Amino acid sequence: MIGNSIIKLSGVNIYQQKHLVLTNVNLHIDKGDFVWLIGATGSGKSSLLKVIYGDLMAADGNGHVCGYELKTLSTKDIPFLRRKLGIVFQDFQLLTDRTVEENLQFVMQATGWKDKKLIAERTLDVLEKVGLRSKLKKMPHELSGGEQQRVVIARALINDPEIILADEPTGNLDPETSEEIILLLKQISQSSSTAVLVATHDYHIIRTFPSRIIKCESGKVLEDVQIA
Ligand SMILES: Nc1ncnc2c1ncn2[C@@H]1O[C@H](COP(=O)(O)OP(=O)(O)OP(=O)(O)O)[C@@H](O)[C@H]1O
Repeated sequence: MIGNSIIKLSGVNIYQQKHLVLTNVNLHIDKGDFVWLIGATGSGKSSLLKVIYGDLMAADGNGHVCGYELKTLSTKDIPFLRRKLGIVFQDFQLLTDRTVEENLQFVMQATGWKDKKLIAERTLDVLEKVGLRSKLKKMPHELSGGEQQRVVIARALINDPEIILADEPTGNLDPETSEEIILLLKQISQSSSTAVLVATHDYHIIRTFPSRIIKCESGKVLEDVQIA
């Protein structure tokens, strides 16, 4: 983090293979911000998220993500960058053959946690934050879709991230459960310094929780967009 700035991109171009997906991207996200990311299918939302989590290198321009300068970001930095990010994506679902506790501890072990007492405390701590302390020993299939998504959010919180990136976090949820999940993410951004960036196609939920909107459109990232 540099001051309050968690993400700053200036004049960045984003390619998928040889295809220029987004041109001259300027974006800033500060501590505690809650930002919606919208745009039609294929407009570049995932590509932008990939640049933020180090899965796609930014070409040209400059900036930083969680204290890592894009210009000098190297492959060996990526695991450390990822520890500063909480990722809530459809394709990072829970391990179906492990309990909630084991799912959380799997990530802790993979990110260098060793002390058993601290691991047990942190497990309860993140589950408390998402209101699921009592579900420690449950298997994912014993939880509702909304509860599973809360566990995914708990998992994203383990390493006290500077920003949570959520890609369609309500994609598989009914409207009421979707609102609960977004409310939780809003509360996280308000009660801690964690910023939250949510990609969605759901304009109804954006209207329910008004916040800053950025939009991928015609090869650009438009900042501070209004929706009808
Ligand atoms: N691995 C890849 N190789 C080549 N082109 C790709 C690759 N991934 C995405 N693209 C292209 O880059 C463009 C942007 O795709 P991207 O996945 O970022 O869009 P998106 O806004 O996230 O779409 P969606 O809402 O459907 O997830 C599209 O034209 C897509 O075909």
